[in-house]
Amino acid sequence: MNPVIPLMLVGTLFGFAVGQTYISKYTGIILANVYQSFTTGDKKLFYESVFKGLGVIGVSALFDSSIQFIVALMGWNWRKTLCFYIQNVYFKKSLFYKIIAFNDNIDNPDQRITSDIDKFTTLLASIVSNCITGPMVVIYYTYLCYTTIEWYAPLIVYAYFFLGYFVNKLVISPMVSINYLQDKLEGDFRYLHQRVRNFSESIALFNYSKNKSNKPKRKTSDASTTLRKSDSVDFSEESADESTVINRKNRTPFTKTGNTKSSISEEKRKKLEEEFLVEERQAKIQFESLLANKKRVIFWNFGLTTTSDLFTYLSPLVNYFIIAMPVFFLHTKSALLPAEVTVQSYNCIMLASGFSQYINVSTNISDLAGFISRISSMIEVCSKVLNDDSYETETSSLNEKDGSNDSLNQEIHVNTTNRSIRLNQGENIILDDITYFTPKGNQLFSNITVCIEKGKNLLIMGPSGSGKSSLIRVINGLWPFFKGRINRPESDKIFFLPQQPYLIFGELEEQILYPLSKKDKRIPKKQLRELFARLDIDYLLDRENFIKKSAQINDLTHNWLNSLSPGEQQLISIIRLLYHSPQFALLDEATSSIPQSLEEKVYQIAKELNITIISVGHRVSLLKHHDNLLRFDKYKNWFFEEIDHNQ
Ligand SMILES: Nc1ncnc2c1ncn2[C@@H]1O[C@H](COP(=O)(O)OP(=O)(O)OP(=O)(O)O)[C@@H](O)[C@H]1O
Repeated sequence: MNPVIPLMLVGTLFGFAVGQTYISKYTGIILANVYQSFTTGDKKLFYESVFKGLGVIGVSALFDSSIQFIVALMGWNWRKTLCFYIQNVYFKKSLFYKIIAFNDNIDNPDQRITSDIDKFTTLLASIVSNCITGPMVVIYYTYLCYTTIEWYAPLIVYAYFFLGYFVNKLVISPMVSINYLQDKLEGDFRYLHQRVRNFSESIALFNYSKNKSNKPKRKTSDASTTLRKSDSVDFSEESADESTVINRKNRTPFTKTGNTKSSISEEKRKKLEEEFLVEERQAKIQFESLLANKKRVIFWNFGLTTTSDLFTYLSPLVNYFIIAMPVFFLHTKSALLPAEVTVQSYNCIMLASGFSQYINVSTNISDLAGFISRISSMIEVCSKVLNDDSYETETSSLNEKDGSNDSLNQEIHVNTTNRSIRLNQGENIILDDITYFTPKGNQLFSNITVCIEKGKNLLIMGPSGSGKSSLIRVINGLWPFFKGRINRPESDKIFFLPQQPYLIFGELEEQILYPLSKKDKRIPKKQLRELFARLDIDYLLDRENFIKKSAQINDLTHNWLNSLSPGEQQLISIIRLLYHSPQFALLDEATSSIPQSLEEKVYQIAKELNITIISVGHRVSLLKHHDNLLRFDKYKNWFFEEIDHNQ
């Protein structure tokens, strides 16, 4: 991080704060002159004061807006630094996956990066600004109060401020944990709705069938089963909104927010369970918890703002008390001139305002503490996971310059004495005595020893949840394994296709280039069409061209891909594999949504391209495309056998 820009910003802010503090003194003097002109009837003094006032107030306003501008820039700059820092770590060594798969301490990492950092840096910048301008005002007006009144004037203002500070502190302490919880609940609530958006079609389809089965039997006329007009209207109403009409009946309005605890009452939960769709119910339960905690935040905030406002509003009375001291209590003066009162009062008010900036800071500290806790725990977990060897299966790549035989099977990284990964030049993948677990520590399989030679496809079959995909994750390096040795080519020689295809934001060409991008490489139009034509989906290129030409929407290339069928999506990711032609490909049920005829074609093309495939699948039709079978059973036994194609 380059510290020059933040330091320059803080320096500029300091300069503006000095300017603003200094010029503010003249506002008091000008006010005093205006009052004097009233009491003496001096018209010239009046005009002179108003004219000077215009200049002073104009410059003051400029200083004020400049300070706000610098504060906004500081927030922007800190956000940039912090966000890039966390992003750099987050995307390193697939940490985003590891945090979600292996760590339960970080809820909603996306919210922490996208929203919490922004709020934190904005708030921090305004607090820093208050901390710079506050002391300046306090020091300067302590001096002015002392010179224009007496030594006791600043002392009384100081005592008043410390009283306010301690009262506020009592209220702030419990607010930190409440604010922290609120941020978490907001993130969970947003995530829930995000899931509804992502799975909107599945949810709608499920609820359509649910409502159909729940739908009350319609009355039919005794005489005939033909529908009367009123029946048909009734029917259309029931089916019009498949997910809500039935549930809207007897719906309880959610206007009450329940108790102030973060969870909702059992009675309400039961009611929700009876009346609403699963997603609607979950969203409402989540929202109820959020509202309950928000109510606590509002109540505590009320206490905090009441005490801080009370101290702010009472400060003029304290000032008048200070000014009255020599006349009514100390009897050192018989009376004060109006201009004298104006200047003294103004100086006391400014001193109090310097302190009230601290009180404002203290009201923001509880919010700030919540953000600090969420962001720092994210950074802490990121660096812990990043530096933890137990998550690590690969730390460096093979030295390609060294082509000696020794380097072919060079031991790259040894995490513990009993497990290691070796990288080779691509001749095979060997699993030697591998024992692996789920991230939650449940053992999957022990002592697997398998050699996947180049050119000999391997099929992994077994019951659902037995650990087939997990083995792919272990080979890939996503999951650590407990014991054994893996000897495999470097990551760029192995390609992975998951069951759920991953399409990026971008054009079809970019889908195929991924994980490369257009900046790295381009695919000639002819080659792209040939690739798509081989798997009979070249019509997608035409569709994309049509959408591009008609330019119906700005981000057309992103949106229309979401509406592709699962089969089309799988075919696009298969084309990606064929285009990249790696030495090995790990296909995790990656052809499950395409017809068998196309599946056959895929394996045939892969053979032509010398891609050795390790497939995970359930279809018996897959057997004919593979040479070996790794079979899992539900008793955690594994069997490695050669597939006899003559049977
Ligand atoms: N991130 C995770 N944390 C904890 N457990 C997990 C995680 N991912 C998978 N598991 C568990 O590990 C076990 C093996 O999962 P895996 O995905 O390997 O099954 P599979 O054999 O590929 O199943 P399927 O045929 O249904 O795809 C399952 O019990 C699963 O619930």
